[in-house]
Amino acid sequence: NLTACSSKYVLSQMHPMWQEPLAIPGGDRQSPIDIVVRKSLFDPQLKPLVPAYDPQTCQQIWNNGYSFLVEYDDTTDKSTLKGGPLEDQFRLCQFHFHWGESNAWGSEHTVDRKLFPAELHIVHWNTEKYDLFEEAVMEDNGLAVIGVFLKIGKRHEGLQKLVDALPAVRHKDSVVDFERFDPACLLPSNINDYWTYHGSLTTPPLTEAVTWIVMKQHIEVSHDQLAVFRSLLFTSAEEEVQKGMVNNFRVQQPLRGRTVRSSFS
Ligand SMILES: COc1ccc(C)cc1NC(=O)Nc1ccc2c(c1)[B-](O)(O)OC2
Ligand SMILES: [Zn+2]
Repeated sequence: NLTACSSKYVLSQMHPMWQEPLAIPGGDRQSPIDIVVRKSLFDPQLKPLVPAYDPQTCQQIWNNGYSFLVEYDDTTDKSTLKGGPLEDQFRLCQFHFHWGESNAWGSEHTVDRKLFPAELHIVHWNTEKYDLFEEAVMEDNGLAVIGVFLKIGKRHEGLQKLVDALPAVRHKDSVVDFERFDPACLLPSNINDYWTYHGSLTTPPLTEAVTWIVMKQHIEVSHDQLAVFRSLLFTSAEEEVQKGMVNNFRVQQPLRGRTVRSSFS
């Protein structure tokens, strides 16, 4: 495990993929953050999370130049998330990952400064308050994102179908059909233990629209599976200089007095 100081050193050695804008509108609810476990507040009113995904809504994988997105048909309520800290019903629209060039770092959130090699984000938008994802992205309480940490260990059988499809979306702007993938297979066995707080997108437009739900339990993927993530490119096929898609995470943001609640004591 990297201790706080070495991880700071390690962080200073890394080159996040895009230049941080100087000032963000508002800017007191930015993500990601370090989750300080002993400062999180157990909230007994937090309910169990209820993901209900229909794998038939899975449509495609898209390399958008930041990550690869597995996108779902979000024109109906076939794949939803409710419960947990959420008052409304949210609709699944995509999931993607963030990772490092080495297994020593790559996650966006940290737990007591502990870095993970990668982090999964499962993105949902509030269909009770908004009509389109594009709207919800810009508004308070517009998105609910489940964050899951990845650790290097045994091969993740459910992930392999996705890993096998990645060479087809090596370059930015490439898209490939992808069907019947159930994101629930990427959730840890225990989804009742999580931290939740109000934050933002970690890539532009950095809007403060997100209720984050970060799982306490990680999932395991093999070294070789994560190596395939690193074979993707930030750059499109036409560009002369190809850049490997690694370190596609944002640096930690100040807590600004926010409380992180936990669903477990
Ligand atoms: C250029 O980017 C856009 C252009 C137009 C629209 C409508 C949306 C976006 N961006 C977007 O959705 N980002 C985004 C959405 C959800 C999440 C994240 C980023 B994350 O923080 O990584 O995890 C959860
Ligand atoms: Zn993300």
